[in-house]
Amino acid sequence: MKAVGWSLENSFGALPDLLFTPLAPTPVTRPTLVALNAPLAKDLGLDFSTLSEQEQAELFTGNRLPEGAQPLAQAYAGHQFGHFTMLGDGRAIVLGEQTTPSGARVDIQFKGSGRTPYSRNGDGRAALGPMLREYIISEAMAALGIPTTRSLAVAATGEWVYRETPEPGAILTRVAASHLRVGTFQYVAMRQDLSALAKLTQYALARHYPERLGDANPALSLLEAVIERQLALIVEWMRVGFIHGVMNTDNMAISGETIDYGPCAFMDAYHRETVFSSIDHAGRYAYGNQPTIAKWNLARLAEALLPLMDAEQNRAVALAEAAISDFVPRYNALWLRMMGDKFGLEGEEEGDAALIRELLDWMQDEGADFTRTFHGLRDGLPLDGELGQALSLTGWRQRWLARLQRNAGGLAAGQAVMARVNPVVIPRNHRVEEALEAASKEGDLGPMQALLAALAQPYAEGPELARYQESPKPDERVYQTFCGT
Ligand SMILES: Nc1ncnc2c1ncn2[C@@H]1O[C@H](COP(=O)(O)OP(=O)(O)OP(=O)(O)O)[C@@H](O)[C@H]1O
Ligand SMILES: [Mg+2]
Repeated sequence: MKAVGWSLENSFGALPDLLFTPLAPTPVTRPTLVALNAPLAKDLGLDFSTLSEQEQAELFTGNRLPEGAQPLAQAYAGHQFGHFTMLGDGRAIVLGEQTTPSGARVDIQFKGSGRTPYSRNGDGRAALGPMLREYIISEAMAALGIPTTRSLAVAATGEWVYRETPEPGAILTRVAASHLRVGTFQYVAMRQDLSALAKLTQYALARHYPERLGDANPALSLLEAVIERQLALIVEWMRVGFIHGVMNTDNMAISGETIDYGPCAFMDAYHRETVFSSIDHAGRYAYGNQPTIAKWNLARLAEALLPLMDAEQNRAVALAEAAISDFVPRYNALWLRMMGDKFGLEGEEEGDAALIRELLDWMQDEGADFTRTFHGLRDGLPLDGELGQALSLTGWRQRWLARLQRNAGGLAAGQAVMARVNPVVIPRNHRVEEALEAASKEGDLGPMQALLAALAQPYAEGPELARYQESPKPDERVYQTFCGT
């Protein structure tokens, strides 16, 4: 294949054998390219313009592997809705790691590329709609400035996959800091291979936390590092109203990136108990539960690492508990700072938390749109419109304005920080579904391209964005999202 700039290596393949199975993607019958992320390709040091469209389609379905690829499927385990299972890439293949021009090492992975030894009863394939969904939402998350895996391309396979109805098959090319999951550690711990666990720990530190490599207790240090990244990540999800939907331990990345955009969604009306996923009947992964679940998942990581932390189990448990015990107060402090920014509050005052909670409670009672309300606060100062009138009734508006005046930089400083952290455009479900419907049912990619363009600058204002800012009308409302796996 003509030079496109691949520099693939596979350091993961040097890890102990139990962690993977070398395996090539299953060829597909009639590949076509559906989406290619040119700016991301550039950031990766890749240029596909030397390839014909057919060659690109062959490349992004795995019919022709890029030079240097050493494909493999990774093994992992996971607690799915609280139940432990041995899993692994049942429909994914890592091709290798690309070193970017800025020196970062990232995995290049196909999702939907055929059966593997970890497929269990699955067909190893993915449908076009869900892969485009992952493309749209992961790219929106990146533009929002939130750590995430990225989407380089989606290619259709020309084959049908059978879900509730036959759907066109597709493969997503995903780019990730790595595909190490909490579940990867659980898998090795379950296999009781201490030497492999130690090697995996060193590998994770080298790849994601090199500054900690010399630490006296590597397993404890890794746990602390992952806790810190996950705290930061969950607070970011809460900032934009993102609901992951399947926070199983196999869907929590050691790198701190958001991974696996299954039935995820952005909340329209603010409500802490919001759930979209069709399979989350008990609301385990509801918006407001995400920090609690993150802590639960991290406790599973801690358990997996225990045998490395100290040969004496009681001492190991004490170390792990100490690392995780202040998760809630740390989260609360980060959440308060994040919310302070959303409300434009400089510094911290005693009454801030109450002021913030009062408005959130009001939003929940009123069914107010999360993104639009903050956008309204941000742009409506001194809030003399409709929103301001409603908030004047409770006296909230007056108290908030008085608090903003106490900012060192006054109202203007508050407004500046609010403009930085309160998005104007998010990938609203009804717009995402509309774009997916056009793409996968009618082959019309126009609505998706327009949506992607709006999502690329989520903090910018502009009259052309109005249709992406609107809350769904009653008949447009999406109540459930499906994995479509
Ligand atoms: N169609 C399928 N065929 C085989 N295995 C599947 C299929 N769909 C999902 N799986 C496997 O089931 C497990 C749970 O699926 P889940 O939806 O969390 O992951 P995923 O979306 O396939 O992948 P990832 O977490 O890498 O984004 C994973 O091990 C996944 O590989
Ligand atoms: Mg998954």
